[in-house]
Amino acid sequence: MTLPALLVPLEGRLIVSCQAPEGDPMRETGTLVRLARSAAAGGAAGIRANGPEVLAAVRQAVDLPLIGLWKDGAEGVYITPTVRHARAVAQAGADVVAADATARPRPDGSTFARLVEAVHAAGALVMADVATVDEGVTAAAEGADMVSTTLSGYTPQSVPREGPDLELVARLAARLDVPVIAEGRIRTPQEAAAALAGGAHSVVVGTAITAPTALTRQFAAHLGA
Ligand SMILES: CC(=O)N[C@H](C=O)[C@@H](O)[C@H](O)[C@H](O)COP(=O)(O)O
Repeated sequence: MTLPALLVPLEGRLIVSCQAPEGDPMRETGTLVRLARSAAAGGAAGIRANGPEVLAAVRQAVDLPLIGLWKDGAEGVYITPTVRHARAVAQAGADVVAADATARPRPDGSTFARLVEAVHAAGALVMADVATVDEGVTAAAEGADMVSTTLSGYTPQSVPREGPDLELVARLAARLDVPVIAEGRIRTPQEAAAALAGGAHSVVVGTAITAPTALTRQFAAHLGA
C-alpha cells in the first residue's frame, strides 16, 4: 500500500500531543498553542490536539502535520464520537482526524465506516484510536489511514497497565498494511525508541511532555504528599 504523502515525514518520528484535561490550568487555547510551538521547536514532526478552537489556532501557528480530535465526555466513545464532531475537526484545519474505532455504540448511532467516509469527503485522513488487535484490523478494513494504540488500557476490552502497550504495537504492525502509531503512557525516549523498533511508524507522546499538573502529581505522590 502506498503511504499518503502526509504520513511520509512522520516515519520514525515523534508526534506531541498538546492537550489538557477539563479544569486544568493549562486548558487555554493560547497556552496549548505555545505547547505546540515548543514541541515544534524541540523537533516534533507532528502535533495532536483537541477541539475545533484549539485546532484552528494551532493550525495558524505551527506548520506541521496536525492530528485533530474532539473529546466529548469521558465515558464510552468520547474521542471524536460522531460524524458531526469529525467534520468539525477536519473543518478546523486538522490534516488527520483521530477518532475512537472501538466496537462500542456511538452516541449518534452511526458507524466508524461512516465517519471515515465523511472525513475523506472533507479531504482529511483518519487515525483510528483502538485498544485491541481486532479493532485495528476492522478499522483498517473500514478505511482508516493509520491505526493508533491510544485506547489500550482504557476500555473494558483491554487490560489496564502502567507503561505503553508495546505488544499491541507489534501485533498490529504484523497484521496491518497501514501505519501503526504507538500512543499511550510512553514516558521516556527509550520507550519511544522501543515502540519504533517494535514496528510503529510514529510515536505519540502527551503527558510526559505537555502535562505539568500530572507530572507534578507523580513527583508529589512519590514523595508521600
Ligand atoms: C485515552 C485517551 O483519552 N487518550 C487521549 C487521546 O488523545 C489523551 O488524553 C492522551 O494524553 C494521549 O493519547 C497521549 O497519551 P499519553 O498522555 O499517555 O502520552
